[in-house]
Amino acid sequence: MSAGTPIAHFGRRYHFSASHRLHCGELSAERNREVFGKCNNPFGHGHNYVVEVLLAGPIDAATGMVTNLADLDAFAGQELLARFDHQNLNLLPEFASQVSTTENLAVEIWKLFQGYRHATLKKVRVEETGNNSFEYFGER
Ligand SMILES: Nc1nc2c(c(=O)[nH]1)N=C([C@H](O)[C@H](O)COP(=O)(O)OP(=O)(O)OP(=O)(O)O)CN2
Ligand SMILES: [Zn+2]
Repeated sequence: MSAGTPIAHFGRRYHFSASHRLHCGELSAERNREVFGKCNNPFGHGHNYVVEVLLAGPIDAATGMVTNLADLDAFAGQELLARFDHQNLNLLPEFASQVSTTENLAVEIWKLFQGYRHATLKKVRVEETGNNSFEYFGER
């Protein structure tokens, strides 16, 4: 067993509200209705999304922290909330050529948090409703 610096995992939760419509431009209107049902409503609908990020890193001997949560919050405010809060997801570049499912949203959020340099991203979990949640671990 190594006596090196301990690695800790920590989670942080963020909230944003956004609207969307599940629709695939490559499918017919009829097929879109079949696949996406009520979520293909042309007027869209909204969710209060809950995002949980799990990160890991060595605990700094001086601060006792993997990373200062204030720094992570500042990053999340600029990169996540400013981008998605109170937006129509379908109108954002991220969803110009992919359906705005929560699976795809989780992958897009993964890409954003990979830019946080003070800890290693391990998981992104997105809750769309009280019944639906999706997790992404960066797997391809
Ligand atoms: N694989 C996926 N399926 C669905 C997704 C998704 O992102 N990935 N998203 C939706 C919808 O966006 C939808 O709004 C959720 O609808 P629904 O499951 O009917 O909602 P709930 O029953 O969980 O919650 P209520 O708020 O009670 O409607 C659908 N499918
Ligand atoms: Zn929805």
